[in-house]
Amino acid sequence: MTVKQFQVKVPASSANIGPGFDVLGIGLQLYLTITVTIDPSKDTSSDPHNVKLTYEGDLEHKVPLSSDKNLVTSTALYILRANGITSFPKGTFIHVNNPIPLGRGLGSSASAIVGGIMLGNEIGEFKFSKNRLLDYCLLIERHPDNIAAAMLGGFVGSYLNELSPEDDDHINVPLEYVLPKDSTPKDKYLSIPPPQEIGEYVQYNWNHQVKCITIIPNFEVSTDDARGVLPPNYTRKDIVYNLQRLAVLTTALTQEKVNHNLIYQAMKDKIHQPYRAGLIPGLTKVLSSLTPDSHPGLCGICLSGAGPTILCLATSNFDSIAESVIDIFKAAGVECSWKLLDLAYDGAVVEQQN
Ligand SMILES: Nc1ncnc2c1ncn2[C@@H]1O[C@H](COP(=O)(O)OP(=O)(O)O)[C@@H](O)[C@H]1O
Ligand SMILES: N[C@@H](CCOP(=O)(O)O)C(=O)O
Repeated sequence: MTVKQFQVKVPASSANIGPGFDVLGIGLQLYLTITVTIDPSKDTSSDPHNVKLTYEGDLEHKVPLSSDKNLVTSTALYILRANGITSFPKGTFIHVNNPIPLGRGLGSSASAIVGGIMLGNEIGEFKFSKNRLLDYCLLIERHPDNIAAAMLGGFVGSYLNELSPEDDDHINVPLEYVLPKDSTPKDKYLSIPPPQEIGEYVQYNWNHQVKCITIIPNFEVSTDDARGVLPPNYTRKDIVYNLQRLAVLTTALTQEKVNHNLIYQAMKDKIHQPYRAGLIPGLTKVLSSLTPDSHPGLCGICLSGAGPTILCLATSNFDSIAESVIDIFKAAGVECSWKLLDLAYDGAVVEQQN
């Protein structure tokens, strides 16, 4: 019997980049890897869907290893089921290595979902395009910014299409209709493919001198909670403030000569960061204290995704910028680690190993 082996690699991501709430994202060179071995001669029947799953990474004790509860495998089961396959093949061994910290605003859930969808696509041999796979991902994580950056890589802008009322109902079904909590799916949406072309995506250029300093506080903020503190409506003044900056930022980050002050101003936001400050001690001070004048080399500073990680874009002085943010958090009682990361320009990939 043939043993099949492959690996799925998905980058972390930082969403929003200041004013681009639910719109902008960048892939980061920090990779979730899912290593798969299918050996039909081995017994994996103790799992409801034939998977022996192991996990190493941040908060290992919190990550479930049953295939219908784990985010990577339950996502893979969704795309398999939607295409007529109800289980992994007998003898499926999956090892997940995840250096992306959970619940910190570096897109761990998006990477797990993109990885799960790529995994199911490979297991089922569906050969769907990345655009079609994005439709599946968006039934699970419904803001496209991290998902698009993790799948496509680079610096990505996205929007959701206006769908027919029927498709709109489909993409808004409760999440348990897509990822059932037990192994006996009942709802009609559990076993049908998502609508076509839920979103549109564009990859911008990026000036390669601009690097990403990520300062990672040692506590979690769930994205759901951080979305829950946002208001339902905004003033025209605040919306225009963000739109003006968004329009400038997407080009400013591509220009050959880096204009630190322009990027700095264009990364300010009034739509999400001010409301999330209550969840992240020290955030307001961090965002207002560092400037390109006080910290030469700094291009801009913002919350990474829903936080609590801070993203500083910079061309030099990475250590001193990171240390200044760490000191402000420390004064607010928060310990941090930090990483200097480059953009992941290539997005998610499947690598065959035999
Ligand atoms: N590789 C993974 N395997 C299993 N579950 C994961 C994985 N990555 C993320 N998750 C789940 O997603 C949650 C974090 O998602 P979220 O609150 O959106 O934060 P973020 O995406 O910013 O890290 C984790 O607490 C965990 O439940
Ligand atoms: N646009 C979303 C992005 C969430 O990113 P995550 O990395 O925190 O999951 C938001 O700001 O809510």
